[in-house]
Parts: sequence; structure tokens; C-alpha cells
Amino acid sequence: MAEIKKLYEENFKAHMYAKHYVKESKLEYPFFMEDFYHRLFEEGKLKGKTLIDVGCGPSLRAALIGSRYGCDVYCADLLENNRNFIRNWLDNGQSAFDYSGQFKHVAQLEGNDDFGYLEERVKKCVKDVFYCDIMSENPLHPRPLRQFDIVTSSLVLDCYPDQADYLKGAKSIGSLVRPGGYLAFGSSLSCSYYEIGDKTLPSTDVDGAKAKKAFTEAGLKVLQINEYYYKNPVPGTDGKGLFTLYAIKEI
Ligand SMILES: C[S@@+](CC[C@H](N)C(=O)[O-])C[C@H]1O[C@@H](n2cnc3c(N)ncnc32)[C@H](O)[C@@H]1O
Repeated sequence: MAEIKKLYEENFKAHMYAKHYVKESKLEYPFFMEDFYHRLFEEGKLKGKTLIDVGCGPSLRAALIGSRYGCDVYCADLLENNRNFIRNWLDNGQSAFDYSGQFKHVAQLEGNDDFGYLEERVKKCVKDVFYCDIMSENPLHPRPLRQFDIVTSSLVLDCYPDQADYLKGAKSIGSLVRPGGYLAFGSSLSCSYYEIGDKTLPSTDVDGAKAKKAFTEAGLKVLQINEYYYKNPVPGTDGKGLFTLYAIKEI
């Protein structure tokens, strides 16, 4: 586990990740998570005021959708570089990093051709950007544990191939959901590595059923799983696809 965190500290380049996995994504279905969040909110399945995106990285996936529904969004990540990347975007907008492909996609989901309105909306909804570590019992340490109406997390827990770490991470993510609150989660499917530039990072051989087991053990009730298998191999990873999971913490 310490090794994985060290690998991230040394190899995860925020700008390169944002460029390769958000801006010019090589994934077959680049905006899988945005579509998932959009659908859940639109169907009224996710309701609440506070949203934390755990392991947000240099991405605003959850903020883009949660902002439509007036959520107060908190972006949390292990790496200072990622947190600074988001802070810089919040201060300087598209001139700091051009997310226009992703923003255009979300605007289209909302029935709009022009995506310019999203920048202000996202900036307004993000209330804070802070440290979190899902390998800690309190992922917000040294802050006190706080719970949220909605917890989102995409492509984060699958960074931990060791089974014990995976379960620990699921428990830690689950601890952030308030009783009656929701988890909207996304992951690679049966993946052992992904590349960022010339760096290779490990991933996990996991599917919806394994994630369901982990989050059930973490005290959540899983309500929906959706697996998507790539039709063609995706450059830079051996992942077979992606999956999403939606769960509730019952009162
Ligand atoms: C593959 S990126 C995903 C980024 C973003 N969520 C997305 O969907 O594009 C993995 C992210 O998990 C973060 N991460 C890795 N280990 C973590 C940990 N122990 N606690 C919190 N975040 C972690 C990394 O810093 C990185 O931002």
C-alpha cells in the first residue's frame, strides 16, 4: 500500500493525465463517468446538498454534473499536484487547462450546444479542495471525519491491486457516506496496468461483483451495477472495460 502511494507520488503527472484521460482520452468510452453521474442525478436517484469526489485527480467529472443540481462539491485527492491543478483551474478557468471536449459533452447531455456556462457553474459549486487518503481509516485525516450526502469516486480504488488494500479502501470511501446518503462509483474492469506518458501504473483485476462484495462489507447496499466491455483493445491499458456501481448507506 505504501508502495502504491509512493508510485503515485513519483509517477502521476497531473497535466499528462488530464491531457490523456480527460482531454484526448484514448478510452473507447471517455465520458463513461459523466454519463453515469448525469443519468443518476437526472433520474432523481442522487439527492443531496453535499458531494465529495474522492480521488478527483486533475478532473472535474463529478463537479460538472453535481453543479447542475446546486451541490456543494468538495474535491479530494492524495496528491498535492492534483489538488493544485484543480485550484489553478478554479482560479483561471479554461486558460489554465482546456477541458472543452468534456465540457461540450456535458453541455450536450443537458441539451445545449454552447458549453461556456459550465465554467462559472463549476467554479461556483466547488467549495474546497483538500487532502484525502483512502488507505487511512479516516480518509480526511488530519481533518475530522465528515460525512456527505453523495460520495463519488472514479478510477481510484482500482489503483490498489492487493485484496486487503481494496477492502480497506472501500471501507474508507464508505465511511464518508452519511446514513441515507449515496455512493456513485466507477472503475476499470479487469485491468492490470495503465500508462500515463512513459510511466506505467498498476491496476486491479476487479469487476462489479467483487466491488459489490467490498462495498457490502463496508456497510453499503449496492443497488445497481453496470459493466461496459470495450469492443476493441484500448491503447495504454489492458483493461477489458469499465463499470459503475451505485449504492446507498441505509439508515
Ligand atoms: C486514475 S486517477 C483517477 C482520477 C479521476 N478520479 C478520474 O476519474 O479521472 C487515480 C487518482 O486516485 C488518486 N489516489 C491514489 N491513491 C489514493 C489514495 N490512497 N487516496 C486518495 N486518492 C488516491 C490519485 O492521486 C489519482 O488522482
